[in-house]
Amino acid sequence: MSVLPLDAADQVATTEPVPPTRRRRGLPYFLRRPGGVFGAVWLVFVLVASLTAALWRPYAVDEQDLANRLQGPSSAHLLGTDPLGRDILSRIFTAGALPLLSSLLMLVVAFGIGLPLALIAAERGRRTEQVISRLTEILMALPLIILLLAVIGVIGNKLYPVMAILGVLISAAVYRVMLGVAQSVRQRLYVDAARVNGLGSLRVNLMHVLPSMATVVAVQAAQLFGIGLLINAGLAFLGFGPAEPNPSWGFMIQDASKHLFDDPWLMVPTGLMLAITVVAANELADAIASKGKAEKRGRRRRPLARAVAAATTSARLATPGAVLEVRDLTISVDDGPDLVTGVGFALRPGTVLGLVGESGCGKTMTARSLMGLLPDGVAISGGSIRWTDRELVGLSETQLNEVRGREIAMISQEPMVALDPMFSIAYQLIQPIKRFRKVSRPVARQIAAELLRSVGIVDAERVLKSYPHQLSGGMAQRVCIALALTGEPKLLIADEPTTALDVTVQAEILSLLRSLVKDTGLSVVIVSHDLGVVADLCDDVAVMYAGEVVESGAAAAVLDDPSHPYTMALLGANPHVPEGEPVPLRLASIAGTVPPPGSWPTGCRFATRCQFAQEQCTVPFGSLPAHGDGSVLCIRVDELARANVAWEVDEVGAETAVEPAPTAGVSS
Ligand SMILES: Nc1ncnc2c1ncn2[C@@H]1O[C@H](COP(=O)(O)OP(=O)(O)OP(=O)(O)O)[C@@H](O)[C@H]1O
Repeated sequence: MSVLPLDAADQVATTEPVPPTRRRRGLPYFLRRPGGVFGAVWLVFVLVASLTAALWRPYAVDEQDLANRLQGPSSAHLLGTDPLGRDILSRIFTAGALPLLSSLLMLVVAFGIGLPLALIAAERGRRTEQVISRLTEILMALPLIILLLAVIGVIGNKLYPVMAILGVLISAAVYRVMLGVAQSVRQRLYVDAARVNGLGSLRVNLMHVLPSMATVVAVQAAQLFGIGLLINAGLAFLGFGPAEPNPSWGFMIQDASKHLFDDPWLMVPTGLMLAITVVAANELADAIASKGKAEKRGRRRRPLARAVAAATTSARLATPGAVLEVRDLTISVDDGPDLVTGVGFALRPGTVLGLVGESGCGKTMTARSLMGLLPDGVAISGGSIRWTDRELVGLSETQLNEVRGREIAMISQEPMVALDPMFSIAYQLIQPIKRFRKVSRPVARQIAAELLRSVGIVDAERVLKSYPHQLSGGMAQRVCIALALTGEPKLLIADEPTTALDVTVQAEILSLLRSLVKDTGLSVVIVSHDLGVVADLCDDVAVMYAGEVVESGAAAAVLDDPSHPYTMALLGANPHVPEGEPVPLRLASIAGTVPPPGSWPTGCRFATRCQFAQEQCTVPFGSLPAHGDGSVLCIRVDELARANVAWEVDEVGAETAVEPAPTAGVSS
């Protein structure tokens, strides 16, 4: 028996509610980084100051003071004067509107063309993508500057139309970047779900694909904006900007370059203005690109501190012989409810533990927490995850990276999402093999082929050359398992690894997992809502309901003789009947749904759906009776066991009020 028989009362008693984390609302995430603040403030300042320059500038841009030519900063001229005695401050800010606005125009044109084309190509498939890609390749092959000069030759020094044409040319590059992102986003399950739900193409793109691309769009836009400023200044430097006396940054720099030796200061104000504005755009891009990282660190500080404290106190409680021990694990939304509370289990080497339960019970959150891979805004707020001799809760990202892949690996339920559509299977396997095993590329390729063979892929060489979209679901899942094995992990976390596959392939993948456990001594934590899978594969099982483990123990014992009413109900509702047993005429049902986090009932969370619930089940438990070798989170467990009750097929649990239960022979 390796599932940690935690004292259920202990679980309940030590699970305190987590106070919600205070989160700064309303402030965009990039404004929480100094670079982002600097970039945004500077760009807004220059834009506003330039657009309003006519209202506040101390001198007209063409007002000459020949007696004070080439002066340094003074109270009369804060940034000095140019060779004609004109005020540099007034000219710089008056000149600012053109590069800023024309660069914005360039961006609007570039993204206005590139982004819709990428969305169309990603949606319509290979043929459309190939046509659009070839056209954009032609555009990218054109010599940019020569083309711009030719355009200027035809239409004259009109920087707005010139920058718009530059936007058309750059749209090809925007398309290339956005296509990769759009293709990857379109493969996500929620996009498919939206399409299955009948959402039209435009709405799928606007509501689901574009929001996921927003960060990349913003980063690209901020970087291209800086490039636009430099091209703009370059054209004006070459004399293709506004005609004198209208100021432009490029012409002012060109003018200053003639006086580098007799008045070096002249270069400073305009040069700095251009440099700072370009740096500001790049800083903004960096801040946008770092979305979530700083936020995640900040948000997790408090919960982690508590978690580490809990981990330290639980260090003495290691289960002998276990490689993984989870105790009192609580996972919470940062400014919201707990998703999982007081979860505990242990895993021996070379065994398989199944986490089962209905959808929304917290199985995935529990499994992902083992690798520190919780979604943004969700964090471990209490408890301990001990892996061999190491406490995983509280480790930094760098420390977790030493464990991820090398010691603990993961496969997901959707293999196609786990593989990067942009790279061949060879590339995706060779990179981690080189990193984990420190071998040369040819050796890594050999290992990759061996790994593919070890997961049952016969034509490994062909698969290595393939891209994910060329593989079937079963093949892709085998590749994902091979990918998980690249770091020779000791623990594999498999989150519903067969859900997306058809029945025959499911059986093959399960058999593969079984032989990996047997042959390599791998330990596996498998998430499943399929009791057939659990019975088939698992040594131990932890049944989860509404964020807690309600029953755990050896799989055979729990599945043959369930003690918690929820486990009984799950088994009663299970359509898979073991060979040789009679097929029931009707399956049991469990009325209602799993209560969502934040709405869990007091006392037993299953009480509102339980056929055996009584008044005592709806108040907080004091202590729970110990039950056999396993752990059962039910105050009536002994009573129900003595009465030998079974979940009634026709019984419908009350969803709201708990009536004194008709208990099929159990004394109330
Ligand atoms: N990013 C998130 N932010 C807030 N709540 C979340 C988030 N992800 C999941 N949840 C909630 O956490 C609860 C547990 O989710 P989890 O995915 O672990 O359930 P599960 O048992 O694995 O279900 P399934 O089999 O459907 O994946 C659910 O109520 C879910 O709505």
